[in-house]
Amino acid sequence: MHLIEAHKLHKEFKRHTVVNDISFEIRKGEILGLLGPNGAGKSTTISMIASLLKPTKGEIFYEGDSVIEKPDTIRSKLGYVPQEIALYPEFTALENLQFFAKVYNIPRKERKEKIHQALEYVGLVDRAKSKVNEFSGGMKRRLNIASALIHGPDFLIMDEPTVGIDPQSRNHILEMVKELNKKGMSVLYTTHYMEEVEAICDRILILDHGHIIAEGTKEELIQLIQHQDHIEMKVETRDERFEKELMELVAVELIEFIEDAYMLSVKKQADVLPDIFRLAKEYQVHIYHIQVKKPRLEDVFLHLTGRSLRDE
Ligand SMILES: Nc1ncnc2c1ncn2[C@@H]1O[C@H](COP(=O)(O)OP(=O)(O)OP(=O)(O)O)[C@@H](O)[C@H]1O
Repeated sequence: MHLIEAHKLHKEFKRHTVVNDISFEIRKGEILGLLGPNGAGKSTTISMIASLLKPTKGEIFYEGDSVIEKPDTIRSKLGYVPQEIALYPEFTALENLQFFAKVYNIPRKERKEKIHQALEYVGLVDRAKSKVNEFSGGMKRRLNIASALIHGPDFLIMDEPTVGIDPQSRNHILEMVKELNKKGMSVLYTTHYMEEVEAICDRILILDHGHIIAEGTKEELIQLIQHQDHIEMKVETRDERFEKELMELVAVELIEFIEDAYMLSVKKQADVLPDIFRLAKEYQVHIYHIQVKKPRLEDVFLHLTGRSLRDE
């Protein structure tokens, strides 16, 4: 039996399908990454798992118990970190956690220790007495996570916990998730940052338009595109005619333009570089850096959907 088993989970809002008959499991002790662009259905899926939203159809089991019929079973074991910050800005970090400790009915004599432990996890012990409205966005996010850990959950769901925060807080959160996982916490981690799932997740589900379009370990997913090479080509200016001609080349399967570079997926070991340079000369596109890259998860998403995650 897995920690979570979701069978044909389906959610419609006013007849608009947002999650479309998806089935998956979350295994005990793993960090499962739920990856997808904005609007893919990630928040809706995790809200159903957390028993905050009823599916239109389908079933979810937590350790064998129906989450729909017995929501309390999962609620007492779950730490849920929503996207929005849910804290009292006029209170100190400590006062906020004292409030959550009461909400979770943590016995008075255990509160001090549990609060200290949660602050330690998120690296805010020395800011316990500061008011939340003096915190940076990243520190607020970390305190938000602390409030979800205070009752000692076995299973943590995090909804895009690193959106819009500084790199230091981001690293802290990623390290913390790994640390909690080592101590036995199962984690469902949603994000649209490919680098994050690559860094911390044991397995990955890729969600797009309410469908699971791929599932597996990072290595298994990369296997899906082993028949391709990936070329990154930095140019001074983007040129539509050049792009069109590149797409016409037999060996070229996909082209994306990200920031200042073309990312090309080409048939493995195709001798495509001479054609690229010929076209660049013809259209006077200045290529100042070109590199053949190892396939990454980003390329898997591109291969499966024809789009980049970042474009959404
Ligand atoms: N309560 C609601 N009523 C109507 N439509 C909704 C509701 N909640 C979500 N949606 C729609 O469902 C789709 C999926 O939303 P969801 O928030 O699950 O996606 P997401 O993958 O979490 O995206 P994001 O990264 O932007 O949070 C979106 O088109 C959204 O507008």
